[in-house]
Amino acid sequence: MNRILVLVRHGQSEWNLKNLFTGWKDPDLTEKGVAEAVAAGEKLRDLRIRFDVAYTSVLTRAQHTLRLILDGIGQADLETIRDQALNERDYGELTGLNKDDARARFGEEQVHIWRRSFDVPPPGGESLKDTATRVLPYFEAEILPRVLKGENVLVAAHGNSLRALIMELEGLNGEEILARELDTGIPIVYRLSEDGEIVSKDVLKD
Ligand SMILES: O=C(O)[C@@H](CO)OP(=O)(O)O
Repeated sequence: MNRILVLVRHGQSEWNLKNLFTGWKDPDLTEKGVAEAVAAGEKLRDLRIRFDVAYTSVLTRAQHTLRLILDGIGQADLETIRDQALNERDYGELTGLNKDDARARFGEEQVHIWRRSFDVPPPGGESLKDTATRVLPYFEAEILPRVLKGENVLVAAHGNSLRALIMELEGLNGEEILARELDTGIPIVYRLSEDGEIVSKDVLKD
C-alpha cells in the first residue's frame, strides 16, 4: 500500500484541558493526551503502514504526539520535518484566555465568529483563511509531492492547521470545513490516487 497520507491532531494538551485559547503557545500534552497519542500509534501499528517521512509543527504538543506514535509503530528514527507552517492558527489577543470567560466578556456569538468563521480573524490573530494561506502552499510544495510520488506520509499537527489541509484535500468550502471538529489523537487515513484524488478515507475512532 502506498500514497497514504495520515493526518492526526495532537492529543489533549494542558491548555485544552484548561479550556484556554492556545494558538502558538506551547503547552505539552496531559496524561490523557499522552494516552491518546499512544492509542493512535497502536491503531496505526495494526494497519501496518510503513511511513517514509513525518511532518509536524514547531510546537511541543504536536511533536510529542508524533514521537509517541513513531515509538508505537517501531519507526522512532523516521525522517521528521518540523515547520512553523503547520502550527496552530494564531489566536492573537485571545491567546491564554479561558473560552468561557471570553464568551462572558465578548458575547457567545462574537466568540463563535472568532473561533469558527472562515475569514474573520480574532484581534491580532489569524482567521482560518489566513491559516490556510500559510499551510496550503507548504502542503502543496513539500508534503503532497511526496505522497504523489508513492510515499506514505504522517502529519501530526493542530485542529485548525489540519482543517486547512482537509478543506483542500476534500474540496470543502469555508462553511463545510468549519462544521468539522477534529478529535484529539484520532488519525485520519487517506489513500490518494496518482493525481491526488481520494481513493479511501478512514477515521480511526474506536
Ligand atoms: O485554542 C486553540 O488553539 C484551538 C485548538 O485547541 O481552539 P479552537 O478549537 O477554539 O479553534
